[in-house]
Amino acid sequence: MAVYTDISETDLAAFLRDYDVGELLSYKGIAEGVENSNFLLHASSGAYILTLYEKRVNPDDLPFFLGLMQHLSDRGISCPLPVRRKDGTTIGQLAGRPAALVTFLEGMWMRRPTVEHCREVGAALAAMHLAGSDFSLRRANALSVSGWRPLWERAKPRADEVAPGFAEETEADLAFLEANWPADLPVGVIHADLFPDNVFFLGKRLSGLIDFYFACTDLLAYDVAICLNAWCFEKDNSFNLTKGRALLGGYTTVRPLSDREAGMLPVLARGSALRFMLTRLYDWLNTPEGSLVVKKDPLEYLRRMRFHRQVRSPAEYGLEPQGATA
Ligand SMILES: Nc1ncnc2c1ncn2[C@@H]1O[C@H](COP(=O)(O)OP(=O)(O)OP(=O)(O)O)[C@@H](O)[C@H]1O
Ligand SMILES: N[C@@H](CCO)C(=O)O
Repeated sequence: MAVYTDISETDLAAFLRDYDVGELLSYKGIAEGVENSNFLLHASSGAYILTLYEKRVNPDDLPFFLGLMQHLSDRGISCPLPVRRKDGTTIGQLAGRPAALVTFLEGMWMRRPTVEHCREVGAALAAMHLAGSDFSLRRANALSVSGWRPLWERAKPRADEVAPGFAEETEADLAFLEANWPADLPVGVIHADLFPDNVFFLGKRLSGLIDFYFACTDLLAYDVAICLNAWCFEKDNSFNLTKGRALLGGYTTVRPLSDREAGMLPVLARGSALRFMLTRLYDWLNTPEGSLVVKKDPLEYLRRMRFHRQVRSPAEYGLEPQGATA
């Protein structure tokens, strides 16, 4: 589920009076997603998504997230566009929560992405990186290397409940990543959670990117590594080289990776697998039984970490020679 906060029609109608969207025709909660409460809303001017930001979103970050969607949209990236209120602002209050209205994006996410979908997402990620290059706001990534150990310390005492040896194995990866994480790669706006459920398609064509609520300023190649993890592994946890080649091919056609970025892909991919393993592990151990939220499996990402540990060159992810520069 993702309706943590219920709203009454009266409160919603009052909230909408601050917008020029016309008359409210219908609204309903959206079950998907885990972070915020989302509603699909039809007004006489069109369809919108209403999001009520729940406790994991810091209200101080909202200008970054909403400003970024506006910025990217202005530069031709298909993503939700925040709707301005009559006073020109984009953030309101509803049912005691910060709330925003964004435009509805047509399409659906791919449960079983194909090689073509991987190519499209690679190209769209690169286009987003280029379009974000002149975005003026910055937001540090709380879930990059310096944020992993505090999260790990909270989960570690119970990690072996999930799988024997989990704690020892992760400890070694974390120590390796802390010692080898690059600091000298190109930085910019990254999506940081571009999983299949955050990318919409109409047929084979990508129709838009959603869910910018982990977006931040970090290494661009780290975003590529996140996508390799999220798009190019099969259900049996094997890496699909053809998908890797397509995703990286799609990306580098739009934004070539430097030799240094390419060379660091195994470390970045290992770090990205650790990052999602850690948040999943934390949620696995702390989400109450009987909660309606679907818990994601941390072991999927432990297995990806094992794969990345033995990768020696970016060619093993499918990166073709690009004639890149350092
Ligand atoms: N602009 C949009 N247009 C169409 N549908 C949308 C839009 N924004 C969100 N949705 C729908 O709402 C669902 C949840 O949105 P979103 O992924 O942003 O939620 P979330 O709670 O932040 O979830 P999570 O972080 O777990 O992915 C999406 O799967 C999609 O079905
Ligand atoms: N995409 C994340 C969850 C939401 O951010 C995961 O699969 O662990």
